[in-house]
Amino acid sequence: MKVSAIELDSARKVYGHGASAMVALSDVDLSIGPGRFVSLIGPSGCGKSTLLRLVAGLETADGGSVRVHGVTPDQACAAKLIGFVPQTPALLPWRSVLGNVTLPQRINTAAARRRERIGDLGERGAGKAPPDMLELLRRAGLGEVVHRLPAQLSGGMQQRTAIVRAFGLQPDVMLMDEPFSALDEFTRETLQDQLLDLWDELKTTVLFITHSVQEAVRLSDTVVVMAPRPGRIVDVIDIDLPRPRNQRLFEQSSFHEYEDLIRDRLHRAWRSADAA
Ligand SMILES: Nc1ncnc2c1ncn2[C@@H]1O[C@H](COP(=O)(O)OP(=O)(O)OP(=O)(O)O)[C@@H](O)[C@H]1O
Repeated sequence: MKVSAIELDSARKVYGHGASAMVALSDVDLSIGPGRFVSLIGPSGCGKSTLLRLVAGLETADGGSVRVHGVTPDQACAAKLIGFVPQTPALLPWRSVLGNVTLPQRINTAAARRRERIGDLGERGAGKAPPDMLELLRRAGLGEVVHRLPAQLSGGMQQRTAIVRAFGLQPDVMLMDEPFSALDEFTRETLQDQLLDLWDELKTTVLFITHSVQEAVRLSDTVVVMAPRPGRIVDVIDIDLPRPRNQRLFEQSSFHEYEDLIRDRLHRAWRSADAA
């Protein structure tokens, strides 16, 4: 049996104690197969970031279990299976674009050994050759700025650099917390194109948080809708649209039908939050 890339079984997270306890996640079950692109969407406070942080090993579940390729998040991090792209790019200000993306690429041998011990990594396998970072930067539209410092880049270019850096490590699981939310619509759509290209080539499993219904439908194989109080999954919707999903997708009625369906489920999630 193939092991899921990400598996949550009755995962529970509570912040605080006693009367002030807040159930951020209540009995969350989620299974994501290797290579899938899955988005989390839902009202503010429904536990999207908490779920991502549990998978990243930045928080520990208070109940249930969380597994990444069959091992704990801590073990997965030690074997460098997990990449993380936050909302705002954390680049080293004194290193060039090229310096920033090549620095973490030197995976140490201990991590490589730990990877090899983790049995089922799908067809991607262990001991992969590192990608050509200059080529990845060029493909992300950064070929002209590889020697610039982060302060000399636009916000979109900085985020692109952070994404190339994260993919350059060839993690098996990429966690992305609203990576495009601070960008204008045009830059956002361009970065979506580039993200889909990288994902398609590197076959990484992606778990992506967004507040944009359009972005979720365009990018995802599956959209997971969450509701708050307590934070939980209320819908799992497979997006059965052909790939590659370029800008022409926006002209298709089936694309807008998915948008309408997810908006409807989100409204229900909001109403259930108001009633709670
Ligand atoms: N460290 C913490 N201590 C206490 N409460 C927390 C902590 N982190 C999150 N929470 C609470 O847990 C709930 C879920 O928060 P979380 O950030 O996961 O939601 P979210 O869906 O990502 O929200 P948003 O869309 O606004 O980013 C919220 O009520 C939040 O206030």
